[in-house]
Amino acid sequence: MLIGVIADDFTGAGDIANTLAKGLPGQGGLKVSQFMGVPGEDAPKDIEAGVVSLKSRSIPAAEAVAQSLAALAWLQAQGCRQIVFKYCSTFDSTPEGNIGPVGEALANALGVSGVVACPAFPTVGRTVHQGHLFVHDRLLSESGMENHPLTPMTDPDLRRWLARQCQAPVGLVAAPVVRRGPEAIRDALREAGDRGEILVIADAATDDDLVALGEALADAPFLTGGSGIAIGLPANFIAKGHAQGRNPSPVAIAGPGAILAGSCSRATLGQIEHHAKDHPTLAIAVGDVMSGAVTVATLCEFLQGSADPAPLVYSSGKPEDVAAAQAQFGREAVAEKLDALFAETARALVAKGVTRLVVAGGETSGAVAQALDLGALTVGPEIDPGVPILTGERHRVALALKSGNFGGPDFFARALSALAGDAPR
Ligand SMILES: Nc1ncnc2c1ncn2[C@@H]1O[C@H](COP(=O)(O)OP(=O)(O)OP(=O)(O)O)[C@@H](O)[C@H]1O
Ligand SMILES: O=C(O)[C@@H](O)C(=O)CO
Repeated sequence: MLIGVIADDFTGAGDIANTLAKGLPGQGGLKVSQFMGVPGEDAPKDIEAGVVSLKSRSIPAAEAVAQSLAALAWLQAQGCRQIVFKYCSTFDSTPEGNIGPVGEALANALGVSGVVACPAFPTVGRTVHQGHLFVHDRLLSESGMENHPLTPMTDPDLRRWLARQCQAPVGLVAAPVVRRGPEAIRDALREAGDRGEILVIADAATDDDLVALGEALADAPFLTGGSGIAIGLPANFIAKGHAQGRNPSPVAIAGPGAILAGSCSRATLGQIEHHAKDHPTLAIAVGDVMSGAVTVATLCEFLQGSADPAPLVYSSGKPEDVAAAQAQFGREAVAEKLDALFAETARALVAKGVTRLVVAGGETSGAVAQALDLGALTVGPEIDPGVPILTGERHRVALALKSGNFGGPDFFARALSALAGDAPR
């Protein structure tokens, strides 16, 4: 294994697995597997990049650190030459963590400083300018992310936000340095490390900036960021002759499908509205879940009782509905109940013969993927930017695990078709 990734949620893990599997146009990528948590056994020897999917974004910082260090130890035991800590392109975290504590703990364990921190993913509109994160033409804190149910992002200044989570000072490599190219970037990171800065925000507004960062980081033992930071990494290993460059194998899994959405992100809300025009959808009221009026049986009955090939159930609500539910029942209690409901529903569906599942939301996908116990996931072709087709090694199931804000308006129906083998767009 050449590259080892520690991802703080399941859809984020799929996102970076997709980037590493794709590589740069014309060069191909790596053979990638996505693991559910830290595996108990060694990975197959032919895997070139391994992505350990944790569910550590919204748990207490000390637990996130412990899980990430365990993932690091396993990846090192697989022979990885480079470690990446993958977090969200919208920098999802709270003033307590977990990007800072995990990033610093991994850097300390690896004995490095001046480590790049770059959430940019320009293909989906996430860019970093003078250390400030934008989502398309809006500052992060005005992008809708300020209403996120678990990690409301109320400050677009990444240095300031990250400094609240870190022990060491946080640095910046701004665009003018990034544009001077790999050598200037390396020098700037070295100088930042000499000043005692462990994590260093890097500006990036285009894929070219990310490729320059990737080239600069060819020999870096550790880097952190969104999936964009990995764009240039396969090319480094291909150039050194450690990998040949390959394209993900096609996937076609027949059988019934279903869509589960627990994400309250703007893109998901739009996708639900779009999907509801042509397909049966069931809205799950949080109060009914908390009281036990809506159960796994309710959802399975709806999903399996439908003749439509793409039925959808969703808990997703607008920010005011989410706030009201959280005020009434408590944020964690709601998330726990909904995660468990989706996880058990997915398990029941697969037991009843469902072979294709589309899931919206990182936490929701994490709960579902863990419940399905699929073993290592093979990373297939991309459906939409950041969302690959995943297939389980233990059961014949194909998954599309969609980050909340990813995917076009027609994502749900298109993703289910892609899992059945219809060529992704
Ligand atoms: N109607 C609702 N009211 C309150 N909380 C909800 C509601 N529906 C879902 N949730 C909770 O909101 C959280 C949504 O997080 P999730 O990570 O699944 O989606 P997301 O944040 O949009 O996705 P991503 O992390 O990939 O951006 C989950 O914990 C879910 O249980
Ligand atoms: O980086 C992103 O935006 C996604 O991969 C993600 O982590 C959202 O959960």
